[in-house]
Amino acid sequence: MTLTLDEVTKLYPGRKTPAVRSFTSELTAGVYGLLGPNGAGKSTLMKMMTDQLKPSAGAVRYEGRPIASLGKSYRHVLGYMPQQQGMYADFTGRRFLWYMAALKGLDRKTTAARTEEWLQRVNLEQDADRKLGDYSGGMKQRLLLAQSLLNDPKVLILDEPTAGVDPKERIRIRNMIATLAGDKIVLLATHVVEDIEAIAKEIILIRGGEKIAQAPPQAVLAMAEGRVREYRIREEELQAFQEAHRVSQIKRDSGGIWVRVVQDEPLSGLPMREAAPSLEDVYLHLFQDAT
Ligand SMILES: Nc1ncnc2c1ncn2[C@@H]1O[C@H](COP(=O)(O)OP(=O)(O)OP(=O)(O)O)[C@@H](O)[C@H]1O
Repeated sequence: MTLTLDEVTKLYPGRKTPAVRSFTSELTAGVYGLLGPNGAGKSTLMKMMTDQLKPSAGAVRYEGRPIASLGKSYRHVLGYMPQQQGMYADFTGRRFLWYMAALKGLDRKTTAARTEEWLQRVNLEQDADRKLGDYSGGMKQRLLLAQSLLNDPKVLILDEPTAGVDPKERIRIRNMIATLAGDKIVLLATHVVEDIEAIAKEIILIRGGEKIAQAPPQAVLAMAEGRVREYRIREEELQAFQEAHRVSQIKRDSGGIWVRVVQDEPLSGLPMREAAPSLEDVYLHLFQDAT
């Protein structure tokens, strides 16, 4: 099972620079994290992968065939979880899933079975008859995840699946994704670096529409190796220090403050200790000049 992006470019009408530029990638079963700052091109890329938007050049292929020519048969193997928008406040959770199943063209018997299966797997069976207007953000995200899985897709594209949920829900949703990934190609776009650090087989980094890396989390972490340091400063120095340097973390202990900085060269004149990079450090290192 392979999804291939072959030199995919998207230039929106009236724009001078492409939103996505010569993007090449090969995805097989497992979770991929798509990470990049605002405006990097993540949504544009996902729209092309879900056949909602045609590339200006290049092609997206499933099992070697352009998805544009597969049409309906590609949509049968595709699951998509969009960002939360107006979600029919008067619908119950169960009715929403029935409605989505109808849009996907599932028959009644399959719909009945899959709806109950997924309500249970995302822990919403107790709340299935409540209206979406009464759902919390996390419950809505779990329901959106369930709808993306109704047709048992082979390719699952998730746009910010943990947006706006509390840490407990985030861990819950993240674990669900890791569990169901097994035999699927899962692409997860997010700003939340811990989500993908925990479950991604590979991380794809995108900046200015271009792929800057695709590698397992450990290899991505190595990109900031030797550049992460913590410095001991005094409380009264903190504000000026933050104005002068890109601080990724501030830790206080009985001896004062440790500030964490990602930077090629060490600063002189301050007590210092080397630190192991986190994905957040890599993000800051690569995207610090991006918006
Ligand atoms: N329909 C459109 N017409 C013209 N330009 C667009 C359109 N959609 C997006 N863009 C531009 O393309 C670039 C990439 O946008 P895109 O939404 O794909 O980025 P993103 O990584 O998803 O950002 P975010 O994290 O903010 O959602 C941006 O410069 C954006 O302004």
